[in-house]
Amino acid sequence: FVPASNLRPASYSMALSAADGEFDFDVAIIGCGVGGHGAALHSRAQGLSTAVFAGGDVGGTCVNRGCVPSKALLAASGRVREMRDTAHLESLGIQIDEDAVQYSREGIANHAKNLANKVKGNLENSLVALGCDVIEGRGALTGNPQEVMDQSTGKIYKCKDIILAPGSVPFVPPGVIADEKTVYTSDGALELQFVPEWVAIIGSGYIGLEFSDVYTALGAEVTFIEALPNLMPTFDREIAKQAERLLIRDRPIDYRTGVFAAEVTPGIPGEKPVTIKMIDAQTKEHVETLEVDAAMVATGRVPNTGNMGLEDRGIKTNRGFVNVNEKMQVLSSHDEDAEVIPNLYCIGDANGKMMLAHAASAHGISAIENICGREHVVNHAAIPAACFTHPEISMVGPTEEQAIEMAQKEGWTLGKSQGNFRANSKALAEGEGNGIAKVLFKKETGEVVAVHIIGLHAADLIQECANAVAAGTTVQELSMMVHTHPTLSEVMDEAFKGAVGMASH
Ligand SMILES: Cc1cc2nc3c(=O)[nH]c(=O)nc-3n(C[C@H](O)[C@H](O)[C@H](O)COP(=O)(O)OP(=O)(O)OC[C@H]3O[C@@H](n4cnc5c(N)ncnc54)[C@H](O)[C@@H]3O)c2cc1C
Ligand SMILES: NC(=O)c1ccc[n+]([C@@H]2O[C@H](COP(=O)([O-])OP(=O)(O)OC[C@H]3O[C@@H](n4cnc5c(N)ncnc54)[C@H](O)[C@@H]3O)[C@@H](O)[C@H]2O)c1
Repeated sequence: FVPASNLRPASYSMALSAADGEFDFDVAIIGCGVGGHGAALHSRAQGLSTAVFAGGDVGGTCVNRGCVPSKALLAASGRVREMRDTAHLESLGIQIDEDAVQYSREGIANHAKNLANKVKGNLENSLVALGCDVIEGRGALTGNPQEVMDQSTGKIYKCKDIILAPGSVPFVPPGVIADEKTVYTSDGALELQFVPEWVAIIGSGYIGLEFSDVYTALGAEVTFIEALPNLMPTFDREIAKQAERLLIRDRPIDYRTGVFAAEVTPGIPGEKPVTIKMIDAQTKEHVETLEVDAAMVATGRVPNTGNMGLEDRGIKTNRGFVNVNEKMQVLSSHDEDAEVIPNLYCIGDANGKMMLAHAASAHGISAIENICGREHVVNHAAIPAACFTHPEISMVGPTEEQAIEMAQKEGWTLGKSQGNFRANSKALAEGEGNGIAKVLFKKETGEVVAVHIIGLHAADLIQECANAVAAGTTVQELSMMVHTHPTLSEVMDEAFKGAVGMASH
């Protein structure tokens, strides 16, 4: 352990640091999800004395109710799907009796719970090992600058810089009663209290799609209810169409689009069904009432910024989102004349820039860089995302539809090239030849604008592309880089070479 004062960067204002006793901490972070944790680790690495107000929830959404347990459910249920796919196994020369593959619901639920607890423990240990002060209570701003109050004790701490990292919570639309038993958000779904025979999933975004993968693998039937005219409305259209073919059509899934779930009433398992009244998204007229065993509400998330003193500091939010500038500094409102609130930053889901775990963590590191006086801006255009279905979907940059608009507005020509899993030896060896990877680039410069992939391990394949976007690597350069044979990365090699008119082997 190195004393904070020995590590502080030269650019950090020593005159006003906690080392002089003027402040209790150099940096206080409110919220200990992945955003707060990332900020805390980087803060300590810079030698800043650091406190994290954890509100009794170290790890936050990602670790306890998000990425980590959901990926555990996807891993276990994916294995069940794979082992029950006798036709696929037979094509590899393996015989298995489908009925021999059984799972224990509790076993899978425990796998998710145990993993979340383990990762949470690791996070806690890393904070302590690095000399962070973890304060159990919830933190709130007071009316005075550079102050945080521990809401459980009322104690006020003077802190040179404050980072808000309170994250988000599930959005439950009006008219929907979520009892977290038969009508549940992802918070309840991750506990896998039962596997319903028929579950309606309201919303076909990331959460809805990942859970449809889990449920159908475990034997449930799914009905999607989506307010917009298409399923997976935020995805690239071509990829969404492929996803419909690979993840929806061949599975026991049906769907309604262009309808709102306007009234959802919980049931009693085995006794009373859940009822879902749907209205047309345009006319608002009642179109259908469904009776199902369970309903999952996956209709987005809202910032968790209530009851933390924002109003006392004169901060106006927009539906709870805190406005920040590129340096993650809090702005007083979303209006044009909004002013920077000094020494106050907001990172992660709560600022609404990008609701992803790695984005939250990147925000945290960036905020600390700026606190240290090294100007830093996160390049959101280079942050990848992935949906961990089987097969996976991944992306970096805008959809093709958005890229076409950008090209028209900014005056460049959009190039497009595609790699295919069906032409890839590794994918074929696995019997997983479905999927495509498309690269969108600027024809004039060869710069990569976006990449969208659906196919085996797409979530891993996107990283090379995200790095290319971040570094401004051109398709000409990428086409000359050597990819390992035989690997899935050659799907990207094919797309990069295709972009410059080269054939891949
Ligand atoms: C089911 C699901 C699956 C997901 N899967 C992925 C995935 O695979 N990949 C991915 O990148 N993202 C995924 N996400 C999104 C990811 O979880 C979030 O983007 C990420 O957790 C945001 O981090 P954060 O630190 O901003 O907020 P959070 O993780 O929400 O953490 C905020 C923390 O602050 C605490 N808090 C709030 N107010 C206070 C206060 N006043 N004082 C003290 N503490 C407070 C909260 O209790 C919480 O612990 C998933 C989300 C869900 C729901
Ligand atoms: N793998 C990942 O990275 C991952 C996984 C899960 C969640 N997340 C993050 O969590 C956030 C929340 O995910 P999500 O899937 O809940 O949100 P989302 O915004 O991706 O999708 C919500 C969907 O619900 C629909 N909808 C909203 N209200 C409706 C209603 N009343 N009736 C019918 N449909 C309705 C919307 O049109 C939209 O398609 C996302 O921003 C995502 O970034 C990421």
